Amino acid sequence: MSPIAFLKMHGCGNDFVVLDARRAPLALTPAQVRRIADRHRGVGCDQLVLLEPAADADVRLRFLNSDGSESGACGNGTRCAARLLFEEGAQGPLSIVVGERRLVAERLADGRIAVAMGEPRFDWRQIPLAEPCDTKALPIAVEGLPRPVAVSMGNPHAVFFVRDLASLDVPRLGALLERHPLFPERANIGFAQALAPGRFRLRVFERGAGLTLACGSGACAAMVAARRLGLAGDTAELILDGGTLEIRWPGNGSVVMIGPAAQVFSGTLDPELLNDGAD
Ligand SMILES: N[C@H](CCC[C@H](N)C(=O)O)C(=O)O
Repeated sequence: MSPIAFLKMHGCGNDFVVLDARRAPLALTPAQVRRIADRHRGVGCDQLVLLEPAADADVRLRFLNSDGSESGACGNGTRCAARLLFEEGAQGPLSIVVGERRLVAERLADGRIAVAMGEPRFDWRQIPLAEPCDTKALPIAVEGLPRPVAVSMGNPHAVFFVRDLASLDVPRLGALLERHPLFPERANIGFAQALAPGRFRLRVFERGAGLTLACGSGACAAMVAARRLGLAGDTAELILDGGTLEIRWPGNGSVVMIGPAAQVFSGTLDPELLNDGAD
C-alpha cells in the first residue's frame, strides 16, 4: 500500500485526521482506525473524517471514532471537511451527505463555518433507546444528577443539566453512562450548566472517544434539549473546553451550528502504520 496523505484539522480542539477517499476508495479496519488515532503510536485524533464521492452532493462524509466505531454525525468534523472544500475553491452552499442526512454548509464573512445539521429526533426509537421512555427525562438516576434529556442529531446524546459543572468528575461519570443499558448503541454524554440566558457551559464525554475538548453534535443536542425544557430560546452560545459554538434552532427544522474550523498540518501515513498487527 502506498503512503496515504492526510490532513490534521480541529474544530474548537476536537481534532481529526482527515482522509480524502474521493478519488480512490479507502477501507480501514477498526484496528487500523485505532492505530491512526493513537496519540503515541499513530498520528493521534478524536475521530477520523473520510471524504467520499457523492452522486448528488458535493461530498459524502464518514466519521470513525478513535475506538474504531462509526458515528452518524460529527459537527466539528463536518465544519472541517467543509472548510477543506471551500479552500479547494468550492462556492457555498455545500451539500454534504452523512448517513441518511443531507447537511448544508456555508462559510460566513467572519471565517466561521455554518452547518445546517438536520432535524433533531426525540422519539425513543430514533435516539435509539432500549425501551419506551419520555426522552425529556430519562429514567437514569446517577449520584443526585437530574434526569437527562435524550436527543439524536444522527447520533445518540444524553444531556444532563447541572448546577455546578466544575464539581463533576466528567470522565468518571461519562464512562459509566456511555454504556448504560438504556443505550443499545451507547451514547454521547453531555453535562451542561446554564450561565446566563442563552449561554451554557458544556462538556461532553463522547461515545467512542471519551472526554473531548468540544463536540459539535453534542452542542446541538444540548441546545435543543435546553429549548425543550424551556431553558433556551432560538439561539444559544455553547462554551466548551476548546471554544465556543453558536447554535440556532427555532423549535422546528434543521439545527444550525456555527463555529471555527482550523487546518493544522498535512502528512502521509506510513504503510507500516496500517499493517494489521496488535493494537
Ligand atoms: N463520538 C460521536 C461522534 C463524534 C461527534 C463529535 N466529535 C462532534 O463534533 O459532533 C459519536 O460516536 O456519536
